[in-house]
Amino acid sequence: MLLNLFTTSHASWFLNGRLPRWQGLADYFSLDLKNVRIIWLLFPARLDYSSFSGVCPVIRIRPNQLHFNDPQAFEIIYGSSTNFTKFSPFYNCFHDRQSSFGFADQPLAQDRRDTLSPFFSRQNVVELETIVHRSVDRLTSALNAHSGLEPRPANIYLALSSTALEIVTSFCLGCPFNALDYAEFKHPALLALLSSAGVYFFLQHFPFLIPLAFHIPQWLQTPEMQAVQILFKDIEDRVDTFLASPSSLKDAGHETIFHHLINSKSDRGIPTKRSILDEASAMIATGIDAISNTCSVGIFHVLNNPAIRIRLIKELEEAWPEKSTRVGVETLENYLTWRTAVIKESLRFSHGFVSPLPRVVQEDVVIGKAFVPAGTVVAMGHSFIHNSPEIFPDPLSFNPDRWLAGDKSKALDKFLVAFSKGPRMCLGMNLAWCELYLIFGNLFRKLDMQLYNTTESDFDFKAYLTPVYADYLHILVRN
Ligand code: HEM
Repeated sequence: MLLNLFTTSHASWFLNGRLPRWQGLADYFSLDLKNVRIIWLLFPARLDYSSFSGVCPVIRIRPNQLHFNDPQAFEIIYGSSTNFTKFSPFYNCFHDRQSSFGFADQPLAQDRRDTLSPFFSRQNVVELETIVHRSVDRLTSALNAHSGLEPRPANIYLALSSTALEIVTSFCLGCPFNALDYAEFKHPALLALLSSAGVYFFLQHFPFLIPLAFHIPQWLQTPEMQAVQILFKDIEDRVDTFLASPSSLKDAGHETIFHHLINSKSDRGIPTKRSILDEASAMIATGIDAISNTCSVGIFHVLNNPAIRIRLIKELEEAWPEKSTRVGVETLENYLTWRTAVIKESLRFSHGFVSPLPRVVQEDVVIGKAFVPAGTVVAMGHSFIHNSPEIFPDPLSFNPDRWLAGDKSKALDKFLVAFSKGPRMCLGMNLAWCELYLIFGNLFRKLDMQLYNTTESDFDFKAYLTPVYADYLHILVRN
């Protein structure tokens, strides 16, 4: 709404030229977000494609920052041949600067990626998939416990977030955090992690508060904050043990990121303790929200659309006749085309990360038709691709069939950018797909779910790093 207001031609007249000249960017259409920063903070806007459409493909939002709405620009900014770097002032607030996610310096980021890629390879994920199965089985049982003669509504968004937290802590860190055991999926640490989305964005605008925010004295901490501290203290103790005695890694049950970091063959040597802890923190930060959002959005649309639901359940029953057995991710992947289409559509609808991810241009370049001088910060939100009517006709309708139209659909795959692209694309993508397959498969094969007091408007979101929905998805589980 706010963006719509400011992107009309009147707004153009009002705002153009008010930003100081900055190395040749003065001619671009300007939207000085600094001037609306307070409003933006109080009411984070939904990034709506229509806000930009028909206005212009590039908008200057700060003296040295451009936002694009052009699929070609997306490829140049994030694609495989980019040498643009992450813009630190945006990422520093997440307090994991020395991690795969947080490194702005590209050689450091690449080095960390080389170290961790074997752990996140498809082969390794398939080998360790029983870890994911264990949590998905626990999720199914916990939801089943809500059924009975008088079923109790379950907050499935919190249930999915608890599952994603369990998986990331057990799979990546080897110290399972049993969030699913908590009543109504309300583990205090989980609630604190979920409610921190807005705090990070606040800190981006007031970076001098970052050290304070991460070192609040214990007597000022809420029980939720203390629960997060306990989680990270456990991780730190584990890292201390491994660093003091690397041979203890072999007693860890299965490989984790710590094995790859502490046994790193990198010329840069073993990462510091700070960097290992930042990496663990980055895993938790990146591994929860996008999973629970994708599943929540998908489950809502399937339950809200009987035709999609019937087709999904029929396909699952045919590929998986005996539901009490475990079916592996490779079977689910190979034989369930409709379900894959449902997941792709859920990823498109939930966008992965929704905040435009800023990159710094290293040398003068032309992006789309725009000349962009070195040092400029450029970005483009995933939603501008996912909601483009030219790429995805009728983009606001949940239509898995769009992914099943032969060659035409294959060509669409490159526009599914929920995991981003190029050198900084999602490192955990194989793990994410494994989680999505097993969660969608098990829930729809084993549970008879229906929506409870949840409508499409509950999926209006605040555009933080990932979308944050206004209310949560509730379901009833029938016997
Ligand atoms: C549906 C699920 C997921 C989606 C849609 C998703 C999406 C993304 C996106 C868009 C980025 C790029 C961020 C940026 O450019 O700043 C990213 C980065 C990352 N993701 Fe994921 N992610 C998902 C799940 C996971 C999981 C389960 C993990 C592992 C626990 C993970 C680990 C990472 C890491 C480490 C990075 C940083 C990579 C880098 O900057 O080089 N993600 N993810």
